[in-house]
Amino acid sequence: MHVPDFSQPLGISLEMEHHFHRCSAQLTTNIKEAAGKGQKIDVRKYFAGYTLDVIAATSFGIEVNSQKDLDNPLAKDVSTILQDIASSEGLLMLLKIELLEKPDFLQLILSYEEAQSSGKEELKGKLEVIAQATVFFVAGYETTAATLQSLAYNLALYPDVQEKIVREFEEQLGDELPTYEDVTKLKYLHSAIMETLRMYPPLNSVNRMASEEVTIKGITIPKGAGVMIPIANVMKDPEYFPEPDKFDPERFYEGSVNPVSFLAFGYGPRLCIGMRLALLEMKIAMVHVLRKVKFVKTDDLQVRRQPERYR
Ligand code: HEM
Repeated sequence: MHVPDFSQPLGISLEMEHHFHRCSAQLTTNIKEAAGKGQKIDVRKYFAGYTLDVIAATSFGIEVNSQKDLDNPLAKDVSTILQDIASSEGLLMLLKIELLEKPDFLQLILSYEEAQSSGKEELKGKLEVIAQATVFFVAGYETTAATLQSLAYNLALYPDVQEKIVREFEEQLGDELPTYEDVTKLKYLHSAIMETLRMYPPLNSVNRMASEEVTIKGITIPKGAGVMIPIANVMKDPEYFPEPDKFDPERFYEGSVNPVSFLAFGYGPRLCIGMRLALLEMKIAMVHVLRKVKFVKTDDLQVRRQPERYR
């Protein structure tokens, strides 16, 4: 049985590490400046700008710097981005010209496609690459931004957890910027992120098709039927997670969670391909931000309601 390994080393380059730190430093500056004015801030747009810049740099090899202009339409709304991608010939050209010069995964796929095809086939190949790149973009941008937002929410509600995370930074990192290896030592931060993903998974379900007929607890699923797996419900089931509405990073810290019941990144051969990248991206952001900023609950903070079916 394939069980996800959240600690397996990620093949990460120094350049990638540089992008994480560069984007995290900008994120911290932005949040600090906004909070310094004594105003309440909506952290969402800051995190969205951060994940947009990271995904653009690590997956596409482009420095977007949307965080320097948070009202940039690219950073505002993922649907705006999708519309732009779908309708803009300009972006198509940009992808062709810009990315061919960059040594990233897209360059490799494009080169492969070019070698394989000619004439219309070549164009078809490039369009397929753009489609794949778009999937990466959409899958990696919104999910990670939403999780950072949920984490900030949890930390504001549970100041003791926030303090413990900061203490772990002091003990494990001192004043240094963490390398990838250093980040693996931040076990309590890891647990807080996993617990946040359990409570507020950005995707509520995953889908599969039955490859053969199977009967489970008296229900027969025919071969070829589509099956929706309600991962959010599984992670709220008290059988697997006692007191499921409680934010309790300790349950992951103690390693007592059965990995099969933690499904925020899916499961099996189609497990999220960006899982370890997302975890690293979130951890480096938190090291930068929490060294300078404390998340606190405002008087009018809206308590997040759990969907009815979880009650
Ligand atoms: C907190 C952040 C993220 C969460 C919670 C998340 C969650 C998921 C989930 C639940 C799936 C479906 C898995 C399944 O069907 O078993 C998935 C698939 C996928 N994710 Fe993520 N994801 C995150 C970040 C990312 C990032 C950063 C990237 C890219 C850089 C990414 C790329 C993908 C891709 C390409 C797939 C499709 C994989 C396939 O079908 O084989 N994700 N993700």
